[in-house]
Amino acid sequence: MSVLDEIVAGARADMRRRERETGLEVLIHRVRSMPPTRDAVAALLRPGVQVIAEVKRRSPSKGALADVPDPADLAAAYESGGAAAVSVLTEGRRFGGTQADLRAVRDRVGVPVLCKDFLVTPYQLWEARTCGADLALLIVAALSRGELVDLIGLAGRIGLTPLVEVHDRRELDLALSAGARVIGVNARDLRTLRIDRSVFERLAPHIPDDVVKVAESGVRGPDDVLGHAAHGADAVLVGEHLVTHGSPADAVASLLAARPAPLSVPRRVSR
Ligand SMILES: O=C(O)c1ccccc1NCC(=O)[C@H](O)[C@H](O)COP(=O)(O)O
Repeated sequence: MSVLDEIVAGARADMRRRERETGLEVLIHRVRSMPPTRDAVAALLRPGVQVIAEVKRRSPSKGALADVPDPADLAAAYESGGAAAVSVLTEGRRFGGTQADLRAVRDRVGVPVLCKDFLVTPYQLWEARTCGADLALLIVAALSRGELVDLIGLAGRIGLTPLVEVHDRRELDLALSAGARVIGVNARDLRTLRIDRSVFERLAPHIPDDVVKVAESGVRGPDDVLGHAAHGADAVLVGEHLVTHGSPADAVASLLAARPAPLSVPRRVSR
């Protein structure tokens, strides 16, 4: 079993426990009375490379990263540094996150919020929506093609923007053919946990212009942002570098300060 398989199995078991406590119909009912989601595509397509800043306590590859007593405080610091969106790792077993983290962050910040979890069922997408997510992660390596198509469709119907994560050309082609409009290219191979930042530059030329391109993982400073910008990234998703920096607001600001001057041609991507 790969690391990804183990994490997904744990996420499914945790979901089944929550599902026994709160049925799907309860979640659907809650969503009906919720305000609309924030426009994540517009936020990520602001001129210049944007930063999606992650709330991340620990990880399978690095173990403990940071004590995050108040995820909303951290998210507010990210927002004040200029983050276009905040990612919240809600998986508990390996990342130390909770759905309460996501709710707290969504209540505090004005930017869109990503539910970063191992979402493989419709129930989890409804949950993400009830917790206040605007974006939801779908990892191609964890899904069959049919599941991916269904989850992208459901996400759209309930107002979530799916961030569809790929690591190689086969996964990218699958994501595009399934209708993904926001693609995250993960430098981390989720089976070996190895980081290869060059994956983005290899895959980016195969991503159409009307699809949002996010470079995920392994960004350790301004030079990596510059590198991804040169290959057409609309945004970078950064966790470890920001949570281990003494000043998260300054860390986001310095990534943004490194960006080249933005192109003046506006991009149009449907949500
Ligand atoms: O971070 C890990 O070790 C990891 C292992 C297995 C599955 C997912 C994992 N991370 C989730 C993420 O995608 C990252 O938290 C995110 O892209 C930020 O990465 P980084 O900036 O390298 O912390």
